[in-house]
Amino acid sequence: MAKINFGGVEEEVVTREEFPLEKARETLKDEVIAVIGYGVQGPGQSLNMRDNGFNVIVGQRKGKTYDKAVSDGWVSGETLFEIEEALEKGTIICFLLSDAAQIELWPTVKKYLTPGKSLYFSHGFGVTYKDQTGIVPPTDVDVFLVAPKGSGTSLRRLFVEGKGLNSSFAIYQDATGKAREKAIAMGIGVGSGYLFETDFYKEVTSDLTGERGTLMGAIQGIFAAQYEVLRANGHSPSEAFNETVEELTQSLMPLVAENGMDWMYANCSTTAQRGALDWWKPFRDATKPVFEQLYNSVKAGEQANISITRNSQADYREKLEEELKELRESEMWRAGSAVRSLRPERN
Ligand SMILES: NC(=O)C1=CN([C@@H]2O[C@H](COP(=O)(O)OP(=O)(O)OC[C@H]3O[C@@H](n4cnc5c(N)ncnc54)[C@H](O)[C@@H]3O)[C@@H](O)[C@H]2O)C=CC1
Ligand SMILES: CC(=O)[C@](C)(O)C(=O)O
Ligand SMILES: [Mg+2]
Ligand SMILES: [Mg+2]
Repeated sequence: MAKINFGGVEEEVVTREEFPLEKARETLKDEVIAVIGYGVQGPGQSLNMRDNGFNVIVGQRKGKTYDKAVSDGWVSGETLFEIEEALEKGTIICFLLSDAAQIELWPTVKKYLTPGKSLYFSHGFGVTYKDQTGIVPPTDVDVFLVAPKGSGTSLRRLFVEGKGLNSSFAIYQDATGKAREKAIAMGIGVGSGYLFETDFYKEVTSDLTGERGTLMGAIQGIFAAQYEVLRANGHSPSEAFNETVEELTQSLMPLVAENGMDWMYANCSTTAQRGALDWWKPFRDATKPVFEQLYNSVKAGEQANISITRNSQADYREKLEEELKELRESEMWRAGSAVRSLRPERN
């Protein structure tokens, strides 16, 4: 582990220098890594591991997604199987179904978790909320997680570009004495940048907070609020969208990603800097109670409950699609679609 100073706090993390790919390959050379589920994380993780030289197979039920796996180069009967067959062949079972679907498949997965095998997650959800999910792994298997901090789509894209998303890792159960080594090797294998250690509970509570908060929920809320105020005051959709979203994603966030917030500020006008420095604290103070409410709701298990209940309903896909459609068809995001179509590189 490398000791790194994160803003004055020292943390032990795993970097690719001290745990290189060759070591990860060596650690897992006798394992058959079975990626169960080919939704968003499934493709990203399995393709990265395959390209990194690991022994990977995919288990996916027949249908459109199975066909997608075929078009990604997985071969039926060789590296691509129905779920149960993959569960039987795999020694490291990567449980990458949606968290709600994991509940339904768990009794099947459990059957194939014979002593010495490993159970791998990318979320602390199933095990942490075991009272609701029923996911209680047998005691004679290793159980660990690697949670890439981002979409499986980006995990793959960044890998192809020679970059990497950071991931957390955690050990829930070490039956063989090798769980930790295996978890880290998997983290390197899926193409992580650096790896930081957590536990299942902390992973799930931070992740549920982040995605409901700044990463997805809060950002859409803030976009909508500003867009609505601009529109109500007579600004055109072009002006409102550019001033709310397009400038952020195209110009300013890449600068934040590159060198931090002060660097982004420093590349804006002194007028903008004056205003941003005056206004960020009122925005923090206004939203902090909402973040506290959110975190408490996560901690109380309410967010997990909602997720399980809603995503286990027979018509959840249609309901979800309706809500996504509402976003897509809002004026702001329709304006966004028009704005994107005018980007020079699209012509
Ligand atoms: N989506 C992402 O980028 C991220 C996901 N995660 C975690 O990774 C895990 C997998 O998530 P996603 O990739 O989003 O999953 P997903 O929602 O894309 O679903 C994955 C697969 O589940 C299959 N499936 C659904 N219901 C099924 C059932 N009843 N029986 C058999 N197969 C079924 C689908 O065919 C699909 O291939 C979850 O634990 C999630 O929290 C973690 C980080 C990011
Ligand atoms: C992409 C990711 O890490 C999320 C937002 O937590 C998720 O998709 O669950
Ligand atoms: Mg998540
Ligand atoms: Mg996440």
